[in-house]
Amino acid sequence: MAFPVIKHVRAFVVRGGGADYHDQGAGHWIDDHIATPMSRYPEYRQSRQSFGINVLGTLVVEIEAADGTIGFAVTTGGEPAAYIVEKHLSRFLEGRDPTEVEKIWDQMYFSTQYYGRKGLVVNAISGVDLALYDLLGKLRQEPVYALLGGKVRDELTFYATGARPDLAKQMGFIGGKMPLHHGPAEGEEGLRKNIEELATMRERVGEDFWLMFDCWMSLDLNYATKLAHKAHEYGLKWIEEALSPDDYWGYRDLKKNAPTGMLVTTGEHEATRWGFRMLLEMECCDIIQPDVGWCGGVTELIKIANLADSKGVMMIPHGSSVYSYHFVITRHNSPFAEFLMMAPKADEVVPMFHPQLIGEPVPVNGKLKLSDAPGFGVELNREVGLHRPYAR
Ligand SMILES: C[C@H](O)[C@H](O)[C@@H](O)[C@@H](O)C(=O)O
Ligand SMILES: [Mg+2]
Repeated sequence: MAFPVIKHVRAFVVRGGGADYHDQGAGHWIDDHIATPMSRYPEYRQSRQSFGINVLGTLVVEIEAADGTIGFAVTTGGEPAAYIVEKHLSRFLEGRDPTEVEKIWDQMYFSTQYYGRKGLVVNAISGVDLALYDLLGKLRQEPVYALLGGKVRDELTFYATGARPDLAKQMGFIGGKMPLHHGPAEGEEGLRKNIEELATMRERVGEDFWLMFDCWMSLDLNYATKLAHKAHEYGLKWIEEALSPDDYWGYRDLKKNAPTGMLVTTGEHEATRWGFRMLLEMECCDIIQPDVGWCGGVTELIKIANLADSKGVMMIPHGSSVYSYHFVITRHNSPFAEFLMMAPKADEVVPMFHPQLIGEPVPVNGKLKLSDAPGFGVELNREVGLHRPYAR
């Protein structure tokens, strides 16, 4: 079966929520005194936007085939990622057969290795790779999960990330992941407040509902170990991304010293098979959490997921809407998925990448059955103010 060649690769930027989901208005739970590595500076403690968590904005990648079929994807990256897509990565796609995903990925990665390897460059590569899978699904008239080997279960099951795990329980989610609000710079008082918040939520949700802390890289090993042991009294299921993504040694020790039965998780800011090989071989965590829009895309996540599977480690992607759903439903070592509560008070289910994806599915009663629509099953909302800064 011959496929039409790739004619155009286009990169757009968009502001205001969507794939750069931290780019929200004032008063949103996701920007309310959440502990980060910048919390050591009091002026950057109240708001993550104050230090620039939303500085990039959304990258939209569009790939058009010679027959006019268009695949697209959204991720975090904004203008700098758009520059990399248009000025560097596009040369490995335009004029090429869209089925050559492995060769295209290899050329994108190794041509940028001298300035990439992780972070923004791999976000850009991920966006291109996701758009390519969307295009392939549309050309083959198959959903992406069919390209990945098909479903291993009928529906997805979700935990919710947000400020209100008590409401998440009422909505049917299997657990609630809370942002950690206080880091080491706020001392014992901050630690006490963290535990009080957990105790309050445990009281509201009862004994069996999963509760987790998301620490967003904000802690040191000693604080994380103390937090884990104090939180164990309230049945914390996992402590997430407690340390710097580069501190493999700290994660190794945290996992060794964590209370029996508590899971240590990380990975959303890790990238490529090599980064996750380090996490797995150093036994840094019980669950890896790559973001498919940041770790290298579907082509790389296949390799990462198989590494984890071979070691009996769960791979639960960081919340990335349909882009992770199509992957999770095809993997036995991905038994559930994350749903990020993007309503400002975390009190209702709204599409995670709203308003960018038309037809974006959301969990109902904590569950979701994916449609068999081609590609990732969504269309780009062209009313969101697409800007193409490096048009060629
Ligand atoms: C809630 C966390 O602080 C982050 O905002 C969240 O995006 C990420 O860490 C997650 O795991 O969802
Ligand atoms: Mg996280």
